[in-house]
Amino acid sequence: MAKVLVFTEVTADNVKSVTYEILGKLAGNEVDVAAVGQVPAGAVAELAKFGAANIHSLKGDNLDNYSPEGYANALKEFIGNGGYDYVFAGSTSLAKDLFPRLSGMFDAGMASEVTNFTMDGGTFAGTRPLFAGKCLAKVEIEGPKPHFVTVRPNALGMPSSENAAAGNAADASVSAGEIRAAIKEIIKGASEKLDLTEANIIVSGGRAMKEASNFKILEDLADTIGATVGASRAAVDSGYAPHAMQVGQTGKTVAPSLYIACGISGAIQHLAGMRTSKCIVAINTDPDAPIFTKADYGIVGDLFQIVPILTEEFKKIM
Ligand SMILES: Cc1cc2nc3c(=O)[nH]c(=O)nc-3n(C[C@H](O)[C@H](O)[C@H](O)COP(=O)(O)OP(=O)(O)OC[C@H]3O[C@@H](n4cnc5c(N)ncnc54)[C@H](O)[C@@H]3O)c2cc1C
Repeated sequence: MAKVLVFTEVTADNVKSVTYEILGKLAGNEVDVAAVGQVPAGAVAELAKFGAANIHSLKGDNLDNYSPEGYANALKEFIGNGGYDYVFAGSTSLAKDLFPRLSGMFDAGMASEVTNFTMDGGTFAGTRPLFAGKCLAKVEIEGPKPHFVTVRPNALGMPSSENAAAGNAADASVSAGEIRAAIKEIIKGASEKLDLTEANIIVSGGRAMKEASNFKILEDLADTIGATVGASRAAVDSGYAPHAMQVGQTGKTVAPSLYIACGISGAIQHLAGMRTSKCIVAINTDPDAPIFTKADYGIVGDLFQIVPILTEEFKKIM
């Protein structure tokens, strides 16, 4: 059995859902959860249900907004006092920035963006896609502990059963230390309802969207089915969508339950970012488009006709 800390990020009334995915895989270990800021009361109960023994809200001056140095200093102090073997987090934009810095501070090993892992005998072994998802590497970590691990959101899935633990909630005082570079403001992309990496359903548009205003039909479908809108790099480079919406090798890596690719050819660099989606639906006028080789369901047709029909049909049943 290992002693594990799961770092999470708080939202208005919950914590990042990947936290629950990680807790599910850590059943059988001694697991605490920590967030910078106040963990909402509702989330405390949920975290306890899925195995969190202690839930720590870390508080201190200059920690209201994320800053790489402030968060790293605060967590270093807290983790150092906790005697943890492993520190996990979802591979969110924030953790991708924070965890390498933290593991460097501890001079400890890190496995980033694993899509699965085991904890046999309290020892971590993970799986990580490499070379745009063309192969899977087995990852083990050696050297001084704690070891750091980030997990791709939506890759593990929500735990199928509960594993209740004490769920003691407590505040801990931490220090942000010296902050030389502070983030003044975080502006959410206007079209992003939920960060793409966390979305359960994604509707993406490619070069075939022809212009930015045409993304409205994808947004209508997304609103109907509770999806987030993404884009290919060709759509982003053409100015139809902001880079925050780009899926792929040089964009975001996503693993939703459902990925609907509209007018996207299926280039290897796009597939690299979405091939681990549970169900892929492709709409394309070209029956030989490579995306169909990866799609679970394919519709050969004009997206400008198909997408509005899908929206209308979903409206009838949702
Ligand atoms: C180093 C590097 C990194 C890259 N990173 C990324 C990345 O992160 N993400 C990414 O997406 N790409 C990336 N690319 C670019 C990638 O190689 C492709 O160029 C890009 O994915 C193509 O985007 P697309 O499928 O939208 O456009 P296209 O390849 O032009 O495909 C458009 C598709 O739309 C179909 N179509 C046309 N009209 C309609 C219609 N009316 N209805 C339905 N279908 C229609 C066509 O048949 C075609 O299949 C990268 C490339 C390089 C070299």
